Amino acid sequence: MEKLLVVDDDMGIQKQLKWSFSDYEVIFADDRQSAIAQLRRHEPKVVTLDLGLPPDPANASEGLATLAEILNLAPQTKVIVVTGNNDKENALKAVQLGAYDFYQKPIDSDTIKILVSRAINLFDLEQENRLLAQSNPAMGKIIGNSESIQQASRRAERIAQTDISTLLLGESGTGKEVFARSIHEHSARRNKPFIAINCASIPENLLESELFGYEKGAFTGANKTTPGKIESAQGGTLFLDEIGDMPIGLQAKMLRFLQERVIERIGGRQEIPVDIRVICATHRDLSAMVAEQSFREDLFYRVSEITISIPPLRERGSDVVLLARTFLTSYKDEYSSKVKGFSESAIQAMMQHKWPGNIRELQNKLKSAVIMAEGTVIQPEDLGLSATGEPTSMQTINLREVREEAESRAIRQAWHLAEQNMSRTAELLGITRPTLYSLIEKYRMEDIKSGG
Ligand SMILES: Nc1ncnc2c1ncn2[C@@H]1O[C@H](COP(=O)(O)OP(=O)(O)OP(=O)(O)O)[C@@H](O)[C@H]1O
Repeated sequence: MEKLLVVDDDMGIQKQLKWSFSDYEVIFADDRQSAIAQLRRHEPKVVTLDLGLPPDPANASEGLATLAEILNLAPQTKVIVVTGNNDKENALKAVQLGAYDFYQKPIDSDTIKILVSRAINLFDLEQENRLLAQSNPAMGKIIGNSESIQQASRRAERIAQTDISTLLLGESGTGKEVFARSIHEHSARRNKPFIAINCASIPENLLESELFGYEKGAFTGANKTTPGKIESAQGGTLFLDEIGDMPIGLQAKMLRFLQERVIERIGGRQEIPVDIRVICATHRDLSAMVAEQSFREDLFYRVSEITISIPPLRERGSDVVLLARTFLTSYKDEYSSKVKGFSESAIQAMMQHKWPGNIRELQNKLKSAVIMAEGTVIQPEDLGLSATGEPTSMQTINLREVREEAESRAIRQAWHLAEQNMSRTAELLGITRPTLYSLIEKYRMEDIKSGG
């Protein structure tokens, strides 16, 4: 049975919650001290906490102090703060402090039950993620639990022990280099070099000498014989990133190297045998490039004996949250930040964002959020995202604001239409005069109150 700790000194509310949560083990506490004692004893996943606690029930200070103590002691606990009506300010303060969510009195059993069960789900998910992050996945540093990434990892694991030429396909920032390194580290070549070269980032005229090296005097400026990246990878793995950007002229030379496993340095006459494994990667559609003759067909078949497609982040389900938490842990130490986690709306926003820059974009957004966040909990705005999650009780408040705005607009419109006649205004709005007056009071429509 799930445990729920209710921190509230109101006997009526205790009773109501005991009744609403009949399928939970409900534990009660009526002040800070007993709340902490019960938290230590029962370690509940979720706590509902009334901010107005004794000795100062009219003020939220004791409640906020209790919240801070709970989160200090058990930061993974989901605390739902219960506030008095219209105490949005303290509710937001509590969320800033790290509360999972807030809820305004009077308590509605159905709503609070939904909130608590969602909090438990989130707690379970986070716990599972923590365990997964701690466990050592088969492909080392490849973090991800989604079926698509697991499938790609399994494929990589199977070919790691072979020397088969592998082509990694995936958008920019999806982790192609991470996969290539992982394959190397799981191969018999792991104690030999892993050399990566990005064909797109090196000017065309330099790429050949980077890859194949050159003899002294081969060209102006070649002052000493220099081995290329291919030779430096001897015995190990050569990772050719963005192979689709390799100039067509150089492709013939690459093909020869891949077929015959020998190279010649620029200006050299000696054939140098090389024993290396080659992994290539690209974000381009190589078969389309073959069709339009900007990539050699024979080279394409040579580098793609096996292809592994690395899925974009948006197709990896809740992996984004797992990755975000992992990066958060390392960045908060790196930048000595006090940030502890993500608000639920930040999690929703991350799940819904399309991540065109994939994991690299996630890393960049998180770095800036860790540095810039004002509270201890990262909000969607800290990540530069908009909150577009499912309705939560925070959004119920927004909905209330929208309703209030619409109501005051309708009152004003009717009042103009009725030429400032109050009885007629009430009639147009389908409400009684006293209701109209109380709404005018509520929305502080001073001009209408004073007759225009
Ligand atoms: N599954 C993963 N788990 C943890 N970190 C990852 C994972 N995939 C990628 N990363 C991290 O994301 C960043 C981008 O990864 P990587 O450079 O491998 O992507 P890429 O696809 O090679 O990008 P590009 O095509 O732009 O070169 C790196 O900092 C890498 O450490």
